[in-house]
Amino acid sequence: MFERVNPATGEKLDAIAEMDDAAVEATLARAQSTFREWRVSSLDTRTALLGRLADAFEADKRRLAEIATREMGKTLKSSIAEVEKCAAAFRHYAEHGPSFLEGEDVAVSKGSARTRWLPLGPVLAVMPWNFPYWQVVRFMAPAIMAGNVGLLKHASITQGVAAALEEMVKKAGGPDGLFQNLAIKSDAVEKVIADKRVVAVTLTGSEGAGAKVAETAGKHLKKVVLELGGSDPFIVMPSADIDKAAEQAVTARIQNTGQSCICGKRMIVHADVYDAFAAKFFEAMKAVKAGDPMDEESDMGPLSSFDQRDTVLDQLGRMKKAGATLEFGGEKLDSPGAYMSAGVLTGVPRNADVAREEVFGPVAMLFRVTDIDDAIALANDIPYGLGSSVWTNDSGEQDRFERDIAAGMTAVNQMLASAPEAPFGGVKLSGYGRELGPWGMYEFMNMKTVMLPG
Ligand SMILES: O=CCCC(=O)O
Repeated sequence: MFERVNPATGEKLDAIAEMDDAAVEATLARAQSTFREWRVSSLDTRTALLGRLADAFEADKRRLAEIATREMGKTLKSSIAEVEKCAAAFRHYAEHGPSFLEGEDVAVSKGSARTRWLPLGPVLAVMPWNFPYWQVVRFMAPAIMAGNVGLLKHASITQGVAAALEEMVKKAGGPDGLFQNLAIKSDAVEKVIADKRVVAVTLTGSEGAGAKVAETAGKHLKKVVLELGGSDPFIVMPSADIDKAAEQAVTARIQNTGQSCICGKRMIVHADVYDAFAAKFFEAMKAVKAGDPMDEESDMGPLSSFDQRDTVLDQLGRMKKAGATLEFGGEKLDSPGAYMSAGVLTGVPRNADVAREEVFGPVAMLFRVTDIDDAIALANDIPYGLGSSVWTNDSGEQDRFERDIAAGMTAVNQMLASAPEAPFGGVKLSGYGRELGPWGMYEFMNMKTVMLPG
């Protein structure tokens, strides 16, 4: 059984049954037989289904959002925004999918040639709890458009969302087997990856889970896309709008109770504006209201689980032991839920191992740097390379950051946020491959070369 607990109250939710071997086998068989039909479905059939999915997500957003909020504690308003973003992704692929799938002519010395995009087959998606709809839909929407079929292994704590996703595809008229939830635990994933009917894997999650999945997929020579962790820098230079930077730094850090792979986690501030930034940032972080996620007034809900809160508290303890100062916050709240307050750490020794870890909770590290070289060196001094946000009105500095920050994404004078149209992914231990836009769709397609006589 999947035992689930509402992190806002500590109450047990209904347990959900894990699939047995026979149910997994039936799911894989259905995926294979549906793929035979879906791969030759017309583009109109695919775009019409994506349009209906967008409508269905919009129409049902409140119910869907409540399921997520109950299971993993994010505020209801952010769950609703997440469901709306899913609808936007379905619409993006419905609108642009056909043009993404157009082949290209290729100049060759003899005859002529062109490319043709073809689907690959059933793809397994191993997905996390932090954006339990969005992380799945950004795989699902391009997969449907491509002519692939999807199998979902969702996080243990978001099995209600997993079931709702499968139900929504069926309700929108998707064929049986087009998108199926595999209600299995992590120890059953290896066998699914090894199965000949599964052609590829996409994973969003921790470095450890990514390494395990990549190892198994590698053994069976299957394509993998990995979107792993990050400890994104949020860099503020003297020419920046400091008020705006400080305000956005708070949102960047506390969104989703600090549990986003692209949260701004390390605030790296030039010495000339450090004091001004710190004053505004501290004040706004102290004002962050952690509370009932169903309450419109709450800025953030609890952490996703008591274990997750323990992990963050342990990291804070190790930071302090290494010499950092917890200026305020970062404490358990007096509540039966898994709440903690927003906080800021200063004086984190740059060379401490814990300074290079990803903190998946609402506590920022604040660093002072002397110049742009120092800022870039510190930004890059982590094993991850997912996102980054840089605040400067100097075009030369903007160019340096774009070129020299070792990350998959750099946002200029704004906090980083994903968009259905733009490629999403990282370098270094943040993974490989890209999601979203045409690039995300091509990851799981066969770009066939067609050679023709002159
Ligand atoms: O946890 C990853 C962030 C997902 C997103 O914002 O698209």
